Parts: sequence; C-alpha cells; structure tokens
Amino acid sequence: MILSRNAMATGPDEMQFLSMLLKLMNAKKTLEIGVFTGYSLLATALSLPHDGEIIAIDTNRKNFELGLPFFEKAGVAHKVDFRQGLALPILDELMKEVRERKHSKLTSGFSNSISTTCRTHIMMFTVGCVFYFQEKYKGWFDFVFVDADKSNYMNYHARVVEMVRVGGVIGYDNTLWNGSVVAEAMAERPFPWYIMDSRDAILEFNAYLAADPRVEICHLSISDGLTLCRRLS
Ligand SMILES: C[S@@+](CC[C@H](N)C(=O)[O-])C[C@H]1O[C@@H](n2cnc3c(N)ncnc32)[C@H](O)[C@@H]1O
Repeated sequence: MILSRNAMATGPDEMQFLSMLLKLMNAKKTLEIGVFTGYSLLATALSLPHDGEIIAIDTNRKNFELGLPFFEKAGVAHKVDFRQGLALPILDELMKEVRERKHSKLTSGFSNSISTTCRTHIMMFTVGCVFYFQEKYKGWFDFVFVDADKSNYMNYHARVVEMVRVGGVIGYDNTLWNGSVVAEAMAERPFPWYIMDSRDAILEFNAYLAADPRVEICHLSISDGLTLCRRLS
C-alpha cells in the first residue's frame, strides 16, 4: 500500500520496462533524483547485481524511511546510498566525487611500492591511461532516473549528461505531463494548477532534448511519458 501509485506517476508498466532495460544494459551504477517512498528505487535496486550501487537524492528522508523496510526485506538496502537535500547542490558535489572515484579506480594498483627507476615511466604510462580511459569512458553512471521537480529538469540535464557514461542512459519521467504537452488536449479539458505550473518547463525541456546533439532520445508514451536519452559523446 505504501508504495502504491496514482495514475499520473510512475506506473508498474514503466517500472517493468525500466527493470528489463537495466538488466539488458548490465547496469551496475545508477543515480536517482526524486525518491519519494522508493517505488522506482526499489525496482532499480532489484534489477542491479548484488554489488550494484544507487545514489538516491531527495529532500525528504522521512518518506524514504517509510519504504526502507521493503528494501531490507528484499535484501537490497545495501545498494542504496541515500542523500538528503536539494538535488542541484548535491549533484554539484557528486560531480567532484565522480571525478575522484573514476581517477582512483583507474589508478589503483599503481602504488608507492614500485621501484624508483621505474616510477617515471609508470607515471607517464598511468597519465596516458587516465587520459585515454577518461576520453573513452566519460561519465560514471550506467543509468540515471530523474523524477523530481519538473522546473529543474533542464538544470539536472546539464549535470547528469556529464555524469552518465557514453552509451549510458538517462530516463526523464513525466515528459507527457498528464497529456498537457499536447495542444489539442488543452482544448478538451482544463488541467489542475500544478500541471499548468510546470507545463511550459516540460515543453521547453522536450524541445531542448530533441535538439541536444550529445544524446539520442526516445520519447515513450508509457505511464505519464518517459524520455530515454542515450549519451553519444
Ligand atoms: C514524483 S516523486 C518521486 C517518485 C519516485 N521516483 C517513484 O517513482 O516512486 C518526486 C520526489 O522528488 C522530490 N523532490 C522534489 N524537488 C526536489 C529537489 N529540488 N531536490 C530533491 N528532491 C526533490 C520530492 O520530495 C518527491 O519525493
């Protein structure tokens, strides 16, 4: 009951789809912006391998803790690193962290135990490797799911497109925004204020994504609309 959804939010069909996608991609490291009680987070955690990692951001920890017993019961709580706060400053911090993690992963094994005579050559080799791999494997996350405040989607995109690896996927939820993005629908029925409030932001965002050369997109009419962006460069 706690994890049940309303009609315009993340639905079971969407979660089944995302779960399959994550498995097909062999995703291991993911990021989620907007957790609520953890419906999409649980679907993600269940789809990653035992050593998978999810960084999950939300301003509200209480809601996350409401769903936490289900993660524990499912044996996937260890995969979740919950970070409480506004997503934008957390993402800015995370960008620094991602760069450090990537660097330490790539350079681990090149410890101080090497002999002095070899050190210069190994250092040059290491620097070359770091540049090569950073260019080849830009980004850290295999998958990013964005489902928080719609007015910030553009700001989230500016950051997460740098943090997802080339070939990785970003999923933006609610990009049909209750159907309000379709002009004809506007004439048929009025929308509540909270839909109208973010409609222009979603319209602008959809147009921006369609023209962004860094990603290839697929706009799915599943649940309330899900846009998948595959990072190209
Ligand atoms: C639609 S709910 C997320 C639902 C969840 N992805 C699911 O499918 O079950 C949106 C969440 O985004 C969070 N949120 C809204 N604005 C935020 C912000 N600026 N930074 C972080 N979290 C935010 C809200 O607290 C809320 O829990």
